[in-house]
Amino acid sequence: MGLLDDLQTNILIGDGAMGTLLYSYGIDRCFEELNLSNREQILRIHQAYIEAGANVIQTNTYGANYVKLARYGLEDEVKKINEAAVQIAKEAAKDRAYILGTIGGLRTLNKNTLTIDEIKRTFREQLYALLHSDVDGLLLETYYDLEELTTVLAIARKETDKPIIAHVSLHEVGVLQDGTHVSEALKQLEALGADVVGLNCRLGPYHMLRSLEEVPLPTSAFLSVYPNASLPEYRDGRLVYETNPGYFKETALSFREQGARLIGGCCGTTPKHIAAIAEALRGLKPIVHKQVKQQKEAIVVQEPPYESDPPLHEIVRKRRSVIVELDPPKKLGIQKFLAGAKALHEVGIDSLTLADNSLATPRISNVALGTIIKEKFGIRPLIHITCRDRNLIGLQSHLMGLHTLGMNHVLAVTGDPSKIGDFPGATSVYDLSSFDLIQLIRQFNEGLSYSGKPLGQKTNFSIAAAFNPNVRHLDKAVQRLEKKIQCGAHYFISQPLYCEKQIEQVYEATKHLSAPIYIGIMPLTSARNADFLHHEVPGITLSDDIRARMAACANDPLQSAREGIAIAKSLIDAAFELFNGIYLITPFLRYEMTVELANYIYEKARAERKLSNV
Ligand SMILES: Cc1cc2nc3c(=O)[nH]c(=O)nc-3n(C[C@H](O)[C@H](O)[C@H](O)COP(=O)(O)OP(=O)(O)OC[C@H]3O[C@@H](n4cnc5c(N)ncnc54)[C@H](O)[C@@H]3O)c2cc1C
Ligand code: MET
Ligand SMILES: [Zn+2]
Repeated sequence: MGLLDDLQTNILIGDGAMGTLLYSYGIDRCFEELNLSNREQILRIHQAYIEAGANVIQTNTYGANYVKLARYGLEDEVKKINEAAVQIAKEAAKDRAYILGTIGGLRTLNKNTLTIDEIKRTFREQLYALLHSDVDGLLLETYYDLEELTTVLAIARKETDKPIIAHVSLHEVGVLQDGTHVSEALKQLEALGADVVGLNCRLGPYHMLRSLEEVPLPTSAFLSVYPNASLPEYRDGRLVYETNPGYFKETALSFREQGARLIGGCCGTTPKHIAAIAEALRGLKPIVHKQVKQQKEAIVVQEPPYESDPPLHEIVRKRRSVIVELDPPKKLGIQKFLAGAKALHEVGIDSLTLADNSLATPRISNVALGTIIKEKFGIRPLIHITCRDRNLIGLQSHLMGLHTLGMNHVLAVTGDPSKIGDFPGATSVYDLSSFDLIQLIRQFNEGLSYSGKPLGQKTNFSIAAAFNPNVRHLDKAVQRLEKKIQCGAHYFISQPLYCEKQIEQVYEATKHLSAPIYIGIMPLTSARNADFLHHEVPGITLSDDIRARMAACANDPLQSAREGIAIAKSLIDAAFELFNGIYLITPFLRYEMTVELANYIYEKARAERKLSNV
């Protein structure tokens, strides 16, 4: 009898964890390589699961693919490792258990870590190695990303008639990380030809049961479930799971009631857990009807709080607008910063933009300073948010905090990497790219968290994104802007430009875009400053004329500042012709320079209005 015939009438018991079991023995290396160097160990684990009652075991090949093996320099061993795994599983099974060739998912939270093409290539290689070794079926497991799983499942289905079991891993009860409901995901897998569809990993039995309650019995497939032993705990630097085989006995019965026909275990489970499941289900047949719990009614999401002021992206479409960056200080003490904020506010700028640890160097929190200047002066703060310092939890909490403080203007950037800053050893998180962060904020504006869970209220963020025109191929940078607009960016703020001609080129290359741009202008402060930007900041090129002008006032700080301002004014003249928005960057907290430049722009704007009224 084959696996699928067996499942027609019986509940089958799967095996439990391989990785966490090896880890609990103190092994902390490439688990799949053990198929070659320590086959006895893997054999013993398979045998222990079969003796515990598993009818279906999986090969030790969860991460035996090009991408994961390459981390150990084993990328050329894909075929050998997979073939050895199947041989070990066969030796253990001796026809007492079906053997599934396991292929694990690769994408976690950040889709950008691997393209679909890379996924297809690495999947195919492992798939052929397993099929070639004649497994009884395939287990595609631990897929957080539905796009990845549907892609690889379609490939596998084309290549083999053998049973395919396809498992998603849930982000939280009932939903995948992109917000898709579990029943919708399993329906898609069934439609693509999976013979068994289900869940594994990440959640323990309790949350998996809550998830399965909302899943109807598949019509042309069977249902499977491989829960983790529990939620993990971080103890003495290691992830550990509760040892609770007795509890698994009870939950196995509940899984059967939810319609599962293949029941095993994932991380933290051991042969004892499998023995408990086998004992609980001995002699029991699968259920054939199920009462499905209604999915919760969609919660009514409150509209965002009313805003009397229009957001910057609307302002800059309609009229001249100046925003100014004033960096939070690197040292404690904010007198000078506050004096600058006040002076700039008095000139009438539309917003003060506050960088997020720019150049990867710690500065006073921009939210703290934003709160103070908003309350003290009524300034509209624009908070830069990088993906470098906060993981997906931190970013979402940060956004909720900003919303709560009524700070609705944000600039979503990747962030300069830690290694260029004062703490080069610090981790650069990058759970999200700038594109993902923009999308996340847009989703917040729809009232949904990253996983699609209702936030109870829509946020009202006006989303700025960064534009770096100082690149060799401006067309590529513009393509990034187009993508950022698709992700939800409302407008752009550019890096500083130092050449009138470049401003024109930028205008020509971006005039088709639907989102307005604030053009960056930063006054030079000295010849040294000019040389540094020209020679050391990638992409920034100063014209010979500008460098010569700064060099001419080399050592005189006052004269240099005057010249820096004069140059900035001519750049402003060029930008003013073509763009409504100017973004002034205050160098080294020297706000008197940006105050003067903001005044200059407003005078030009007044003159322009007068002229148009004549
Ligand atoms: C207005 C503004 C404010 C900023 N504020 C901060 C801040 O507060 N804190 C901070 O740490 N950093 C800040 N930065 C720096 C920013 O994080 C990096 O310069 C960033 O790489 C560019 O913006 P982004 O993150 O949106 O880049 P993305 O467009 O997401 O680009 C990310 C990476 O992709 C690559 N890339 C970009 N364009 C191209 C291209 N045309 N071709 C090929 N590859 C490309 C680059 O390697 C780049 O680093 C700011 C930048 C700007 C323009
Ligand atoms: C990370 S999910 C678990 C994968 C595999 N089934 C193992 O137990 O090692
Ligand atoms: Zn797992």
